[in-house]
Amino acid sequence: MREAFGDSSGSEEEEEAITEDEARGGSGDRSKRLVPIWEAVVEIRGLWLCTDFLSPQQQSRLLSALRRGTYLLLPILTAEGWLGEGSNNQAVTDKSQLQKAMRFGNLPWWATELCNSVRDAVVLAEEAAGARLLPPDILWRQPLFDQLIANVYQPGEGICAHVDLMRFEDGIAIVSLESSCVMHFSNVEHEEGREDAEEDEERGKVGKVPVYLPPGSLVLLSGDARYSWKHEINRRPGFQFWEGKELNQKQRTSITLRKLCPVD
Ligand SMILES: O=C(O)CCC(=O)C(=O)O
Ligand SMILES: [Fe+2]
Repeated sequence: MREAFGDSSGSEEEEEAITEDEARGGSGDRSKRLVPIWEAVVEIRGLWLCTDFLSPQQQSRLLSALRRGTYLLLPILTAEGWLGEGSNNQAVTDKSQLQKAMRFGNLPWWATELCNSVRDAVVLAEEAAGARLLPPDILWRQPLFDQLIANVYQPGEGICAHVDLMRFEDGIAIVSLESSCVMHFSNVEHEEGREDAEEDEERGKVGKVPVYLPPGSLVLLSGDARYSWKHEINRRPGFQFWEGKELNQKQRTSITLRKLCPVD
């Protein structure tokens, strides 16, 4: 991950650059690397959370790579496959207004490094715990992801409940940066207030499942989590509670990594 978060201009940031291995307290020997902390969300099959995916230093390097990349590429966004959007969905030329940037196809080098780190974090956990976080056909597909979307949310802004579009394959990763938030999952078959809502309760399709996403965390969705549960982030006042306390809202950036389905 050194290159991913180092400064390509080779300035002082380069000196600060540390390898992913060092950031995790490792010694260069893969077998001795610290295994990231993964949690299964028990109510939802296929939903895994890695709370310590990126160190604070890695997070700030990723943010600057993202900002530098989107800013520099904006004027040639559409030609290059990037899409920049402001709050009114108009193309944006001022980086302070940038809310969303998307890229298809060849990802920038830092995003490729990020994808490799996702795979590494999964492999390390699978080797250490014998758990299966992703089906092998997803984990070992090439490339793991070929589409990236970066979302920047101001306090109060979030994303409505949705299942990601079917044009994307199974196996989606979301990296959280800056402000923490609570993402809620709701079963697609369960609608609150429906007549047979009680039956849903018996089948475990109850209400919303909250998942706390701290900065630097990684969420993986596959199978049920990807197709049978909607996810949403409601950051309006009164909706972001964790352990009884309302979260302090700041700007939040997320990076979603997905793979497009092949076109027939
Ligand atoms: O911002 C997030 O954490 C989620 C983004 C998301 O769900 C999406 O882009 O489909
Ligand atoms: Fe989504």
